[in-house]
Amino acid sequence: MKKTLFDKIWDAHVVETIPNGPNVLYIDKHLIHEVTSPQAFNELKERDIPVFRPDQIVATADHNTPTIDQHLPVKELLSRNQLRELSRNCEENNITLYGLGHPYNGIVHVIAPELGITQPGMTIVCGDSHTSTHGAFGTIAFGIGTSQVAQVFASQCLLLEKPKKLRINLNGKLKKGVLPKDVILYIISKLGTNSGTGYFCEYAGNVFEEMSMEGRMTVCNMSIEMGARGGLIAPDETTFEYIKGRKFAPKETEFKKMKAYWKTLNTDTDAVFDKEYSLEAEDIEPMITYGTNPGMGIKLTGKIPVNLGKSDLKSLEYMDFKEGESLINKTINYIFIGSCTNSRIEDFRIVAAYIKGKKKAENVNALIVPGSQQVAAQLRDEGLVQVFEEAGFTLRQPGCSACLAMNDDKIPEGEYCVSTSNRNFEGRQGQGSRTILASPLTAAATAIAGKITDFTKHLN
Ligand SMILES: CC(C)[C@H](C(=O)O)[C@@H](O)C(=O)O
Ligand code: SF4
Repeated sequence: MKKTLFDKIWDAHVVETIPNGPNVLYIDKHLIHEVTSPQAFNELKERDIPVFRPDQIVATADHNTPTIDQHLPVKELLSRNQLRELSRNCEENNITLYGLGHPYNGIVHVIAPELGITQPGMTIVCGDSHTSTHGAFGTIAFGIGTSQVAQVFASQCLLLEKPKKLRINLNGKLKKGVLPKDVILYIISKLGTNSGTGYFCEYAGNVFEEMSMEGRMTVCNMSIEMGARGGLIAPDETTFEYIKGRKFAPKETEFKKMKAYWKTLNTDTDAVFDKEYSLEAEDIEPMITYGTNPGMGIKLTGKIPVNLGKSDLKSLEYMDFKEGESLINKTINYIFIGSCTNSRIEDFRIVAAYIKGKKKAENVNALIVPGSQQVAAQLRDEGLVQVFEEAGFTLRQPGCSACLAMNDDKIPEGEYCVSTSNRNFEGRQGQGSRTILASPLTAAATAIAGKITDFTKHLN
């Protein structure tokens, strides 16, 4: 039978099949962080079950971490306890932890790829919905709940129903100023936040083939925002080149051997999907959201739709926007460039190229938060720190930061924030805060103008 990329990886990991029931799936890598691991560790302890394969687990501290003075004790009590608990659990169970201040520390979905931990053909899980990011490498990667985290600790396996298969084809040529973030915001705005529910999504077509690994990660990251369990892209030369030479990537002959296998990881011609969509690259423009779910997106120069339903109207009320309104020229006081969606070096290169020689508008607080210590080091090495400082942007230390209000970085009540993160839910960035999702370029242009602006007119 013809197989999809997803089938090939899934089938290679099935340990046991229960007739007419779920599969027992082997998990290659288990990533953990401070928010969703403590209860799972406690459950194991209570039942006196050891962690089965600590070598296949990697831990980092990211959600509760401050982004200033990371060398000092964490001030906030809840966060401090949460981080202490992670350290203790990792120590007791022989799990590698890249804690605060470690040169490999950062957001879980940024560090695993950059360290070469994420590799094609793997199954990767984490108690975190944006685990879908790793699908960019042609892996089956998805978020799990805390009880499943305990299951994986105990057995390195998961009991799972096989999801249905969805493919999104995107072909053509992207317009100038359209970034991978715009691509995924466009897809979600077109297909809706439930279009992927029950499915695992493969992204196919020349647009993804021509995209960098970092761009592919941005796209796969937000698969969950259309309801999909995860998203994945077939590995190719771009993938192999990215992995080669990274800290935990296979070396020399082993790399060659793995590459030969990785090359077989693609969807057979004529393989059948349960659902399929085809979209055109030419239709995509820079995108922004106007509501409180990531599907409420329009092109930057577009107008908020009219005749909206009740829940969308409630959303608009929260955002203090009106039907039919354009967001161009809306004053914005906060910009956040970071999160596991857009905090990698390419994102910051794009921002730096745009703001170089310019100054942020006076009303704007522009926050730049690299996804990892390694990205922070790249910013220094490439002279981008200076560009940000000269433009009046505030550079912080790595972490989830203002993506969600679990640490000190919060957007004040009632304020708009043009954010490169992935969720614009009510209160996501702080109680009463209003999030407008966009690409790093749109965020940078907003910071310079002090308001939402059609920057495409100024691109050369
Ligand atoms: C805290 C964590 C469980 C959560 C997630 O699962 O995604 C967070 O990372 C988020 O982005 O909302
Ligand atoms: S950066 Fe945001 S979306 Fe990503 S893991 Fe952290 S909180 Fe979740």
